[in-house]
Amino acid sequence: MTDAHANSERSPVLGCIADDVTGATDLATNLVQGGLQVTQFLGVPSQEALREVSADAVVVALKTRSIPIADAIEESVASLNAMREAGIGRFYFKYCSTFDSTPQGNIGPVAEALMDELNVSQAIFCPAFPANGRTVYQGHLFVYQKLLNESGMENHPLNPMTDSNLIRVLQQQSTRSVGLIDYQTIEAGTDQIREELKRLEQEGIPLVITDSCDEQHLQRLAQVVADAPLITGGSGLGRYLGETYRETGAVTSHERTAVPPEITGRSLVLAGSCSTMTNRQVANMKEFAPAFQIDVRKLMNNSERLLEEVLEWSQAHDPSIPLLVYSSSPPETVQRLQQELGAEGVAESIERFHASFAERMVNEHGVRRLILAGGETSGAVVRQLGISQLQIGPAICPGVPWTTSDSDPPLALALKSGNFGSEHFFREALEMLP
Ligand SMILES: Nc1ncnc2c1ncn2[C@@H]1O[C@H](COP(=O)(O)OP(=O)(O)OP(=O)(O)O)[C@@H](O)[C@H]1O
Ligand SMILES: O=C(O)[C@@H](O)C(=O)CO
Repeated sequence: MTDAHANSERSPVLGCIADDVTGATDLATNLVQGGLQVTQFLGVPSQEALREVSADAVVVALKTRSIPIADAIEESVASLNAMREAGIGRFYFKYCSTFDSTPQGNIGPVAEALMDELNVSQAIFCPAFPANGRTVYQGHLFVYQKLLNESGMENHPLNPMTDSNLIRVLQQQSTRSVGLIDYQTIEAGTDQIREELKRLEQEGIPLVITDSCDEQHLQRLAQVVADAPLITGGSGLGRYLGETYRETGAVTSHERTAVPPEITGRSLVLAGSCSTMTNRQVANMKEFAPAFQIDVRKLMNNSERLLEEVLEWSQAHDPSIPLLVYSSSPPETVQRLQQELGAEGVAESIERFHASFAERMVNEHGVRRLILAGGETSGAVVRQLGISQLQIGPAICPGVPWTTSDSDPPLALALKSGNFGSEHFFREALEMLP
């Protein structure tokens, strides 16, 4: 036990920095499924908060995916340094399994800044998450059977992904050279992966995309990189760090079973993601629950009036019935609204609206169970609710757990990444609660 953790039963061996809040809970649930205890912070934690942590891993959720590069670097490095000061020595930079970014995007610059800070000469980039259909083959990212740029991600409202070649995408964002550990090497085994990483390093290639098509590939990669000072990737790799840490003795604690939050009260689903799957989930929930669609033009015209309208609507329903409020729309509608009203302004105003509505429903109307769809949407809402810490509960589907907030009153929160979950996700999530 280090001095920094004199108050806690166990000191974290891994510090994670996630570029959005749904991504953070995604990584946290994968780490938990791999047998680690995890504490998740929202925003850069204080030393005092870090000293209180009794967990094997800490996950810091930021909202840096789509902000200016300099700000994303500053917050990510601040998170890294806070965790280093608290005695943590290994780090994981978590970004989206669909590598959400633009050519000026933040993944490359943030990863390079973290490498500089930690003085590391090489880092892997492993976005694969096969449990959710994200695989990488010969450097190309697939979403199930489709290439990334034909998967619907080419229509993303903030980070349209128009190139599935990750070597090209990462190279455009980075100053260092990008290489590949290919499928054949991953198939060959851990020794070959280690040798290839060494060879690439000798050739002056510090940024390495890793092919990964299945769980065994991720397990092998985890064995190779578990002790590295810096890993970068989606959440899939996180699933296998626990077993490697236990094999090497880095973690010796007992595993605990994650239990659903025992929180009763009104249930609300807020959907701001416009992903293909969230649109289907919204359509599905409309079949069994009252639903209110946010009219974006009305919102841009007078958000206060719309807020009162939706509050009034929600009050007209029996509090025992879950409600759905959504801005999710198909790509054609999103494009039209963006052209008409300006993409950034629309996105921000909608996020603010979701956040204000959630705050009023929690503070004034008894909502205690909240399901949020979309990373940016969730980030805006949890920030407004002043939540700073989450305990990770059981998984609803791969990458989405129930969590319990540290707020007063505590909330049962499910933060769903846009494309995750089945069509029945909202019903499945609600049915897990007591
Ligand atoms: N009808 C709409 N028109 C235009 N933009 C919208 C609309 N509804 C929501 N948005 C904006 O689109 C963005 C959706 O991003 P968000 O991160 O919430 O979802 P996502 O990217 O699908 O999820 P994830 O990042 O978890 O994969 C938000 O900024 C949101 O405000
Ligand atoms: O990795 C993913 O796909 C998700 O955790 C995510 O980051 C979506 O915002």
